[in-house]
Amino acid sequence: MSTDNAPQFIPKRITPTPEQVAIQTAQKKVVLIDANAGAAKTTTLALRLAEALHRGRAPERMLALVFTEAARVALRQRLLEVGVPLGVVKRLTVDTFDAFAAKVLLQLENMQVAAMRSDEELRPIAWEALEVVSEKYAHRYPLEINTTNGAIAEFLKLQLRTKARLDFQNPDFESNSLDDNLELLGMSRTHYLWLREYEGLRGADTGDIQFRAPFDATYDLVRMLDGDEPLRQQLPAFQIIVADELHDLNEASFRLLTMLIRRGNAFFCGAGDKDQVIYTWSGADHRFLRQRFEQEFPTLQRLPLTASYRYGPQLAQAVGVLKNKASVSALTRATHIELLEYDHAQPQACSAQLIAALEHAHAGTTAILLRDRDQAIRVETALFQSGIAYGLVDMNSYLLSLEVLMLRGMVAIARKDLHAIKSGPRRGEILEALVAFAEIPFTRAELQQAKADVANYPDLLEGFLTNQLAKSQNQDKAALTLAAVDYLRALPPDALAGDALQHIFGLMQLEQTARRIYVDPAQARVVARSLHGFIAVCSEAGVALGGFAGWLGEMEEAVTVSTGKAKLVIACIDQIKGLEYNHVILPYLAVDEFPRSKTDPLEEENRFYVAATRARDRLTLLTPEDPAYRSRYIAALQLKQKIIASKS
Ligand SMILES: Nc1ncnc2c1ncn2[C@@H]1O[C@H](COP(=O)(O)OP(=O)(O)OP(=O)(O)O)[C@@H](O)[C@H]1O
Repeated sequence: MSTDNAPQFIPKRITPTPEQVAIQTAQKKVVLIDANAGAAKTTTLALRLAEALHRGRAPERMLALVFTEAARVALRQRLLEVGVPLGVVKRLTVDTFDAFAAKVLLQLENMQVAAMRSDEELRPIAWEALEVVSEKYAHRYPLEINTTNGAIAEFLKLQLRTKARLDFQNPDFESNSLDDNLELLGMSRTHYLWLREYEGLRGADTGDIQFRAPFDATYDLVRMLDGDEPLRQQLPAFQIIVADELHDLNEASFRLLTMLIRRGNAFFCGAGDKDQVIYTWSGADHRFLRQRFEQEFPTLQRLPLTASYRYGPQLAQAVGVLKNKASVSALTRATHIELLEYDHAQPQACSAQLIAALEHAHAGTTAILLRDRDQAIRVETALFQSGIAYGLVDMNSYLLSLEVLMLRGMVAIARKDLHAIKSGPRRGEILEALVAFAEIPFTRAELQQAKADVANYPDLLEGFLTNQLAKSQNQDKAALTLAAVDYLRALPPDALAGDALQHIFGLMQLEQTARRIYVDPAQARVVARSLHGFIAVCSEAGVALGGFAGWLGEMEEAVTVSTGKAKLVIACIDQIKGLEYNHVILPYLAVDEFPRSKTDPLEEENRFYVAATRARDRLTLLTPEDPAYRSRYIAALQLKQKIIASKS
């Protein structure tokens, strides 16, 4: 950057504070910002890029790295807001670490590697690796061979964390005894051997990579570059690098970042907030922000952003109390906090209060932020019943969740009315859901063919399912599914759908099925909650089997608002880091809803902090009136009595 320290870029819409200007024009090579939510970190990174652009740097020589898609969207949004033209924003590289690493690998390796995104896709490979472990080592060591989904989920998390932390790259690793290494890694012998075999199957030992799961691109790239100076010279050389959400840094991303900074001798500016760490399972650790940068770049400069520009003093104080830290607002306007209570014993009471809260809605955007997707069922239903349009951020409507599509498919088969679902691709998705829940072991190619067939010829569905089930190796499961179809078929059209679905929930043992098909037990619990919620909504609506498909079809048509344009959105908290809305509504702040059981308490509290700090003008908290059922975060905010009284 130029030695002239006056800012040359004057943004639109805002007047930068002296703190922001200091960062925008900082002369130090490495600048770090550790600041609260809403303190303008992303905006200031955008100002820094804009300043460099204004001083004639080419957009192609600039790189912006983040950890999540939402953070990527937020940074692009802030760039546009401060006045960088869209054409220029498009020429900048704004990527997640992993997507960026995958692009670099594509250049270096010159070949596409299969991407595996879900635990369900990785499960067969984990099984295979464990089988090899058993064959090779069972006669030498006592091993714990456990192939349940819980064990696989734990293994998949462990492998991700071990790789993200680059634990295998410890200098002593090769010379150490196995026992020493186990102690170093803090894992059992079985997990260690399992991980080695799994990485062997992935091709990580030979470099002939067979597939990449989330985060593997970063890991593979860093291993490839570590200790290979000539190869590092092939990294793109950026002059200006910024990185947002630095609290999500882990060892592998940190090393990639430092290599990139060194490669281009770049100016670097990064920002984060230690209280927004919600990905510890991926090795995220705020110590990178706090200590590691200093060790790596001793002359770095830390610059402050002291106050929130998103929310007013009242909310700043409440979240400061929650997180036990200094938290102030620079705004004179208030962010109104309202606490609305509902009767915990009434299933519809929370969503009814939510609709009431929307009646006071004012101009601007509103987000209903959920702890997890099962909470969408009642929210979406209430919005639909009230004729309120909404969009969804990075999630599907609950009507399109696998478990609800499966129930729709079961009813369609029994009533022979799949053709009533007009969209061909949707019919294909229903078939896929049935295949998953009936546990039919299809290959990917077989599934694609079957989906295409049923999309074009809906009447094939019934014959298809019965044929497949007749051939199934798991005859017990097949018999249960067929019994459920028979049961539904025998019911008259005016039978209540809720009662019928409740019965087949038991017949098909859907809760146990969810635990078998979802690798992550937390996911299986969400699916079970979702099924219970959907069946309850069907019961309350009093819908009959004959009208079931039409009822859902109508609702599906209503979810047509494209999310980009929607003024009211529903999103899960994990998907909206970095974003903000005029009005934020947090429903279901109840015991076991938020925090959820079996979660890390600190991470869960951080999640609540992220959610509450998305609000600009108004934050609505929906909580049971009986204090015994309230989420503990309500008390932790130490709201003033007059806010609580505002429910009237
Ligand atoms: N100088 C300013 N004057 C007024 N508003 C500002 C100023 N700088 C930033 N803002 C506004 O403050 C809000 C929060 O900014 P931003 O999203 O950059 O914060 P953040 O620290 O990145 O938040 P988070 O930690 O939640 O990602 C935005 O609406 C932004 O437009």
